[in-house]
Amino acid sequence: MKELIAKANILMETLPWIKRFYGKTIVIKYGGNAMVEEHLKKGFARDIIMMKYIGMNPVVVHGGGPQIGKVLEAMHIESQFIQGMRVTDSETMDVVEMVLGGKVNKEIVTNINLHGGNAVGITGKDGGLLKARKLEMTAINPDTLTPEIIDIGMVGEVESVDPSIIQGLKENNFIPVIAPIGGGLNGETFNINADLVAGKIAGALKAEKLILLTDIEGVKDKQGKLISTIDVQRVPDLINNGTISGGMIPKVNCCVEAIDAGVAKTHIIDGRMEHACLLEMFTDKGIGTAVARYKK
Ligand SMILES: Nc1ncnc2c1ncn2[C@@H]1O[C@H](COP(=O)(O)OP(=O)(O)O)[C@@H](O)[C@H]1O
Ligand SMILES: CC(=O)N[C@@H](CCC(=O)OP(=O)(O)O)C(=O)O
Repeated sequence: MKELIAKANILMETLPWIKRFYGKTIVIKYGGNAMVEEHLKKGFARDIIMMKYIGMNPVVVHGGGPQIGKVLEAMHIESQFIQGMRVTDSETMDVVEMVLGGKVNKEIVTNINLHGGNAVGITGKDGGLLKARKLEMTAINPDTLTPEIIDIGMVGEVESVDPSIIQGLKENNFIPVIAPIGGGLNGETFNINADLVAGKIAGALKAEKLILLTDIEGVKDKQGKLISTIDVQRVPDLINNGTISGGMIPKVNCCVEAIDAGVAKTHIIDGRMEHACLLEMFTDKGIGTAVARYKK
């Protein structure tokens, strides 16, 4: 009997959070590095279904960098990254579209549906969700030490988001699972970093939360200690003083952009932890790093 009451108490602890997030949109970016082990993939699918059944509107945006890398390697095509972006020629673009829009997207959809959810997989091309343009990248020329534009192929940036298709899916109780591929004005296909897509979609939906699942506990300080909250105003300093580097830079920047676009709170959490999403949503302290506007 005592055990049953303890269980009921644990369930009741989640009540304030369920009330708070009822009817709200939560955008979850599911990174390629976070989708490795079978039990984690199942746990993720079940967390998403749980959110849906208790009245939230989860929207999944996924990556798949390592999965693209594996296929390119098997095809003996070399991957090159500049400022965290994969240089994407037309052959690479075909592989990216095939892997992200095909295998990775459908695996997530299958897992969610297998565990009792109702997911629909789309890319940013479907329903005109993401209008993209070629990303103009600048880099310092080491000889002249002046900035110049470099061509990294079919890498895109989001020009605009039309969330109609997401609204339509929500009205019919489907869970959208979105691959980060966008269509250009002239029918081009663009490969877009999944963090950037998640940030833009969260902003366009005015989501309550943007959760970025990654392969580390959260943002760490120079001593390697987890920073549990970051005010958006502190972000430029943390980047300029080298605390935040590499793949974490686009992540925190997209959190800042999402907050500026009206998202209430953003989180960078460890996707290698079982039930990471639920722990973030339904516990007092949450896990990982929250990036938000704390000071006025
Ligand atoms: N201050 C920091 N705190 C945590 N991770 C950091 C920090 N600065 C750089 N990183 C790096 O950023 C990585 C996460 O970015 P990335 O590998 O692109 O993730 P994903 O594949 O999930 O998109 C971490 O594994 C870590 O190596
Ligand atoms: C332009 C660019 O780099 N696109 C990424 C898209 C996938 C992605 O972002 O996957 P993760 O979230 O798993 O890193 C790529 O080609 O790898």
